[in-house]
Amino acid sequence: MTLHEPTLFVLLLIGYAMLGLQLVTASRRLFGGDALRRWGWGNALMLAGYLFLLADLVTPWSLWVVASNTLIVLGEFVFVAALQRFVDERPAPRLLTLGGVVCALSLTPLMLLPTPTRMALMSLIAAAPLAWAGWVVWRRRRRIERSLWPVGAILALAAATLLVRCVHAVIEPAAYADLTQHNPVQTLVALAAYVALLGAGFGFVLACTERATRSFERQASHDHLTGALNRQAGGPLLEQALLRARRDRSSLAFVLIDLDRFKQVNDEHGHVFGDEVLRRFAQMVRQRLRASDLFVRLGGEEFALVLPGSDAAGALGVVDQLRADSRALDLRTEAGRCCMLSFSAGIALSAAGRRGAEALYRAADDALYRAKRAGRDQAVLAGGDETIPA
Ligand SMILES: Nc1nc2c(ncn2[C@@H]2O[C@H](COP(=O)(O)OP(=O)(O)OP(=O)(O)O)[C@@H](O)[C@H]2O)c(=O)[nH]1
Repeated sequence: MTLHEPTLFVLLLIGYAMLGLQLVTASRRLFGGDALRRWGWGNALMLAGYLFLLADLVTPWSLWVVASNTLIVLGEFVFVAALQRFVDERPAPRLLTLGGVVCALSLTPLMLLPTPTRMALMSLIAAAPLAWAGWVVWRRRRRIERSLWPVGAILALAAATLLVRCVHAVIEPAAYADLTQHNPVQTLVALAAYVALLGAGFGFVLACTERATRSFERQASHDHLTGALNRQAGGPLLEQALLRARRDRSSLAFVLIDLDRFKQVNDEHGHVFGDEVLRRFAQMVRQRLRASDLFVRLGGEEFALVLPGSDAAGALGVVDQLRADSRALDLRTEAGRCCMLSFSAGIALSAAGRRGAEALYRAADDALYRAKRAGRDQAVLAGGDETIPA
């Protein structure tokens, strides 16, 4: 099979046009639409660049070459900026914008150089943003959507192909004296551009979908105000933790936490401040817990902790720490008024997972009730008379 370069080129143009059109039109309704729109703009710039290249075939003129390569390089930088913004979830670094402008501007003086030297340098410039994209994905590979892995790999591969052309132009300049002549490395670059367009473009769209799915899953299982698990998600996870405790013959502690006199906080400082208190409290709890612990918002100002592998001393220790952390929270209203936060807790234990979820809840609830009755700001251990008073 031989590759017909003009056909490949036309396919490339159609590909950019179709993908760009779909991204720009669909991005309004899609989650991550902002990132997709930016990717779409990168597509549009690349498409314009390739169209100018086509004009150069009809009426050879260095202006077309400069315009097309500038647009292609700018398009690449727009892609990479969109990718980096998506990965880091903040605007791309200034260095990238600066790099884009410098690379695009440096193309014009290259026109004064002989074609092989120009091709070598242009290849280097075009490879730079693609290699950067590969590095951005590699750097965050453990945290990002899996669909981005092939995107990074494909863009890095395209960068490698451009580097091959750079080396080829240096060691075999004659092959670049007349660019209308067949050159297998040029065909390879065109193929790499095509693969990068399709592979990276669709991979990026899939990554947006993956992120949307993750976000919906999180919304379904987490409380939006505090970020804690919600009751629906907490129940099955408690059952699983109990099963594990049964299998490992380990102890599990279940703690019910209820903020003290929270109605007063709302009444005195307003509901918005009350929300802020709940958020800060939840943040503080999360910082203290282990990765295997569960933190659930049962509703209002009531929370539950599931502490696998914790016995009475361990659970009392955690609650004691949390009570100290709550007292240390610097909660101030907009007017600068200080608000002290305390909570009461009821602790129930399941030795070797023998006590089921319902029994645990009832025991912890009863202990919590006793803590409130005893004056609040303390923890009560169910089945014992251990309390941690203020
Ligand atoms: N700001 C805010 N307040 C909430 C939220 N959910 C529940 N509340 C408030 O939490 C308060 C709970 O009040 P109560 O059940 O009387 O309990 P309390 O004032 O904490 O008193 P004790 O539990 O007996 O110490 C109510 O005023 C609810 O309106 C929320 O999401 N945000």
